[in-house]
Parts: sequence; C-alpha cells; structure tokens
Amino acid sequence: MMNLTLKPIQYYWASLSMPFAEWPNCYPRDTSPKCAPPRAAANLLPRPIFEAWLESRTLPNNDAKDRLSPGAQRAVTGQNLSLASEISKKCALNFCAMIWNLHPYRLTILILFDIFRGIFPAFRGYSQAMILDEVQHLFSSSGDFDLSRLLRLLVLEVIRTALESALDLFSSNNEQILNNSIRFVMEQRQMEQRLRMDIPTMESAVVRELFQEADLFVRSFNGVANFGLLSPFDLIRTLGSVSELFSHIFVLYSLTRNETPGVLSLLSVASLLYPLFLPWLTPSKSYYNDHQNPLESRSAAKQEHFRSLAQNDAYRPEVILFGLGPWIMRNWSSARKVTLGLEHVNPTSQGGTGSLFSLLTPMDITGLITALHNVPLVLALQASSASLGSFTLYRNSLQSIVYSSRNCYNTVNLAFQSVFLLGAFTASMQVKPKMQPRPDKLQRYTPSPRGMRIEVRDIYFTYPGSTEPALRNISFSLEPGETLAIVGFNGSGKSTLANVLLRILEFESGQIVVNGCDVSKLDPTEYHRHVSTVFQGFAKFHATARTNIGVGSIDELKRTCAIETAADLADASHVINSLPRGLKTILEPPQGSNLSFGVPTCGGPTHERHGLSGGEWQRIAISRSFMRACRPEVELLVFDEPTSSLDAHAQNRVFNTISELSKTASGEPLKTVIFITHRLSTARRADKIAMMDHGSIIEFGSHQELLARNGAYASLYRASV
Ligand SMILES: Nc1ncnc2c1ncn2[C@@H]1O[C@H](COP(=O)(O)OP(=O)(O)OP(=O)(O)O)[C@@H](O)[C@H]1O
Repeated sequence: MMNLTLKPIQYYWASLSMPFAEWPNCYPRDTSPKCAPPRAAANLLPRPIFEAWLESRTLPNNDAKDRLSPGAQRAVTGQNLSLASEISKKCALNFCAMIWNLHPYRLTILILFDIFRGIFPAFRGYSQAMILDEVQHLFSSSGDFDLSRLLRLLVLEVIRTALESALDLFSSNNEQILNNSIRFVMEQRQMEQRLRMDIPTMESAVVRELFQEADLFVRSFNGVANFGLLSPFDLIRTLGSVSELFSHIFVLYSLTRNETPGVLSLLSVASLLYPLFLPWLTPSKSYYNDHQNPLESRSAAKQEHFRSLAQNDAYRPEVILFGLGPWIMRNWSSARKVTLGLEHVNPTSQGGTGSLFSLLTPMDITGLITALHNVPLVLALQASSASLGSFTLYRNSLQSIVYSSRNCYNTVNLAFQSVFLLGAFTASMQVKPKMQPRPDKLQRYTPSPRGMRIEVRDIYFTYPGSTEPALRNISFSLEPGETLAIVGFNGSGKSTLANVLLRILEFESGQIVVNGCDVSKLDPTEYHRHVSTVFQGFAKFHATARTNIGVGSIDELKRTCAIETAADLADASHVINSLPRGLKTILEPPQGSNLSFGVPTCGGPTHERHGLSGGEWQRIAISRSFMRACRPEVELLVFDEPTSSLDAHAQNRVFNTISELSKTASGEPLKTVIFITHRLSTARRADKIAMMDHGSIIEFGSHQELLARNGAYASLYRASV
C-alpha cells in the first residue's frame, strides 16, 4: 500500500574523484582550479536542488563562507525567492505526486472538504444574523409575531451545527489517517537513508547540515508547529482559509454596497489587514533563526555549544571538577548577547535612526489605522436599513477576515521556508554513500574458506580537515589464516589502519585487494558480513546484557545458547552470572556513552540497571565480536586493543580463544586475524608484526625477524618486558 518511489537517484557522490568533504567550502562559488569540481564530475551533477539549497544558506558579504545554521529562516530577498522557485520547480511536483500516490481518494476528499468548509463560517454568520433579526422583530412587534419562523430558523441552525460537526469529525479523521501514513513513509525513507550513509559521507559538515534540515522537514509532518515549519496539510488548509476569506468579503460587500462608497470599504479592509504587515515594519529576533550576518551566525553556534556543555550530563564530572561553570557562563552570555542584539548592535536592525520620526513606530499608529474599519459600520448604522443581525454579521465577518488573512499570511511565510527544507529533504535522498561502488563497477565478494587473503598496496589516508596523512605508503600482504599484530607508538595510525581495513574509513589512494578482488568494488555491507571486530572505542549500549552481546549476530539475538557460548568464549560468563537478572539485566553505560535501545531512561525500575567495570564492558564487547566470529562466513577478525583493560590471565584466555576460533581442530587455518596491541608479549604470538610510526609501517616481519633487526620494534620490546 505504501510502496512509493521518488524519482530514481540520478547521480552519485561516490563518482566524484574529489573528496565530498571539500565541497562545502568551495562549490559553487569558488571556481578556482584548485577548488572547482572536476569537469567530468560537474557534468554529472544535477546542479539544481543541492546547490540552490546550499546557496540559500550562504550569508551575504561573508568572506569566511559562514552558512546559516541549520533550520534558520531564509530572508525574503529576490535571490532567495528565485532559489525557492527553482527548488519548487525541481521537487515540489515529485513530492506532491508521492503524497498523491499514497491515498489519492482521501487526499481528494481532504482538499474538497477544506475548500467547502471555508464557506461554513459565512453560512453560520447568516444563520445567526437571521435568528437575531427575528428576535429583534419579536421584541419590537406588538403581538402579531409569527413564532413558527423563529422556531424553523432555530431548528435549521441546530441541523447546520450538527452537520458541520459531523463533517469536521469526518474530515479530521481523514486528515489524521493521511497525516500518519505520510509521516510513516517520510520517516521510513529518512531512516533508511541515514542507515545507508557511511562515515566518510557523514564527515562532511554540509552533508550533516543537509540531513539536519531534511530532518526538520520530516518533523513538520508531526504537526510540530513551533519549529516554524509548515506541514503540507497546512498548505491544503490554506485553501479553506482562502475560501473562507472570499466568502466573508462577499458577505461584507453585500452588506455595505448600498450604504458605503467602494473606496471606503476597501480602506476599511486594508486597515484591518494592516497589523499583518507589522512584523515586516518592526523586525524582531527569534531564538535560533534570522541570524543574517556572519557574526550573529557564529555567535548562534557558540551559544549552542556552551548551552550543550552546561546541559549535557556527559560533561558534568569535568565541569564540576575543573570548575568550568563561570567559563561556560561567560562564553554563553557573550554569544547570547550578540544573537539577541544586546551587543554589537546593528543600528539598522534596531531601527535607531535617531530622527524624530523614529519615535513614532508603526506599532504606535496601529490603533489609529485599525479604527478606520468602523467607518462603514457607522454609515450602515446611520442608514435606516441596518438591523441588529446585519450589524453582528458585519462585525463577525470583519474579525473572520483578519483571522483568515493572518492564517494565509503565516502559511505563505512558512511555505517559503519549507521550500528550502523540502529541497534539503530531496537532496538528502539523493546523497549516495561515498564508499558504495557504482553499480557498473560492483563485484561480488569471493569467499575463502581458509580465511581472507589481504594485499594492501601503497595506501594513503588523511582525516578531513587534517593536512598530514594519518596513513602513508602502507603496503603488506597476509595469506589466508595468518595472524598480524599491529604495534607502534600512540598516534602512529594503528586504529586508522584497522578502520580502513574494516571499510569504516575510505582510503584516498592505493589499493586493498581481498581474495583477489579490489575492495573498493565490493558493496561494504556485503564485505562487512565477512568480518568481525572489537573497536577500540566499542559501543556500550544502554540495553540488556543479551542485546549488548547479541547485536554481534543480530539473527541470533533470541538464541540464548549462542549468546551464552559467546560469553563463555570471551570469559564473560561470570560477569553475566553475577548480574541480578543475568542476561536480562539492563546495563548502564558510563555517562556520555549512553546508546539507548528502547530502555526507559527515566521512571523505570532502577534496581534492574547495572553498571560494569571497564574490563567487564570489554568482555561484553569481545563476546559480541565472538557472536559473529563463530559464523562460517566470517573470514577476518580485527581486534583493536581488545584486552587493554583485562588482567594478564584473562588476556591470555581471550587470545587462546582467538587462536582456536581461527583454526580447525586439526590446525587448518579458518580465519585471518589482525590485532592491535601495546603489549608486545602478546604481539609475539602473531605470524607477522607491523611496527608503525607516523602513519607508516617502518618494520614488518615475524617477532624473531624484527628482534634480529634490532630496530624500533626490538627497542620497544625490550622496554616493555
Ligand atoms: N577523527 C580524526 N580526525 C583527525 N585526526 C585524527 C582522527 N582520529 C585520529 N586522528 C589522528 O590520526 C593519527 C592516527 O591516529 P590513530 O588513532 O590511528 O593512532 P593509534 O596508533 O591507534 O593511537 P593509539 O595507540 O593511541 O590508539 C593521530 O595523529 C591522530 O591524532
């Protein structure tokens, strides 16, 4: 029922030879040869949506290339209007088609009802005016009053009210169903797209901001109006407001056309609408938005940064211990004052021209101007034909015109902002994970039952924003079933190399060949099915012990015996057994690493939750990795300092298990193993050792070979034993 498809993704970020992370700073404005995207890549790009969105976020006169913070309102300028129209042309139709395909009949009913409902208030006004006139007639007549007409009007009014309520009920139910369906589809797409993204793609600040604005767009379907967002339903509701507006204007016209000159009627309506334009005449500031100059924009980011330092529990111990409170307050206050215009006051934005005229603000004359709308009423009252009913109807219609106009005005204003968020949503759906090979280059993984054969050729990797490569000229090879220990000084690139081999980070040049296939031609998801790991900074989920271990092989989450076996192999059984509810105990991660798995974070039974020591958490992480390592399709095990918090006995047991897992009972190789360690007594167990320094492998060989060489490894080994 909900299998919708947006237009197929038309291009691939991955196809660009230039790192995507460099784009935000140079494209499209800076077209210098250094920054301009390669010509071939530029031809591939559908310049429009992403670029128009990016351009709408660029602040004017801004050399530092600051951008509006995500979600900030775009100023209503000629340039932004043309960008909005460009974006609308590109994606509004697709988007409407998507909503239409979901529930065409319900949507048609919704639109028709909203238009139809717009004339209800005018009917209501007429009906009530007629009743009032009858009542007036009742009191002014001298006994010859026909009560049946009044009764008929009252009955009709009751029927009209009942009908209106029934239609309202039906319409809001219909809208609810539509809204929930669309909400589901939008959230589903967004979640899928977020899960498809790899780390190199999300490292780009502009991509993160794109996704943030896309998220705001999706949230607008929740009916959360306080983000200054517009749900498409608000747009549909506008149809109702417009038809209501016209029906009231018609009522006013028919009431006053005989007694009031046309110009006066027009003046009266204009005076009514005058307050709507006040926000344009008297600018004010909201919390996050409308920071239209670089200083305000930077201050907005700074204020949020320090607010988060003050509010986030993860930072609390350091904030308390190092007495950071005054420093946080100082920085937050200075930034907040700028965003509120209390400091570095921009005279034009404050309206302080210094002239006498400036003393009279548009707000002050509001009362004077709005009083004009009573003129036709006075004229109507002077005319003998004016009745009490028409007097009430006139007042009601005037009020309703203001109300409907305000609705329309707000909707148009929000629609303008929403166009950019829609652009962000559409562009975010087109982002292709950087590590995903193009379909025409894609190759299937070739399994190797004796472990993964790995050849690394001249790999270079630089972190985004860094000038120095974290890995340079890395080359080595491993035969299936071999064990490699990576050792070296802090910051020498060991974890980076592990993450590159695990296809978490994308190398910028060189080649990695696994089982004879270039790894960059493999689907990373398929490749990951054949590896298992313990990361240096592994995740500590705020979830049960079962989940914390079971996510290693998610299909076996319910298989208690598989989880118990993995815990047993990682020497974690006694940790589980000591927990109050065993595998069902909810583990409480240390502050700041709280990744909740649907566990209530407040109000739940606190006695069920349980903290663990660093070493115990490490055993849980090793169990998680062993859950997967036991599977036959897993050919490579990567452990980044897996036993750094374990005592010597536990460490030996874990490495014995790793050896057992990587070989058959008869000693045949099964899995290739790479581990990073600072304990060189452990490293000597490996077939090969890579000694790293400053991002390069400076020595490579067996323990004995490296000792014989008497170089950096030998010196480090002697220092460690
Ligand atoms: N996210 C990052 N952004 C920028 N630079 C980084 C990032 N992560 C690591 N680096 C840098 O890359 C280099 C290699 O880091 P890496 O974590 O690979 O070292 P390591 O050998 O594993 O260190 P350790 O033994 O301390 O764990 C270091 O200079 C580090 O500062």
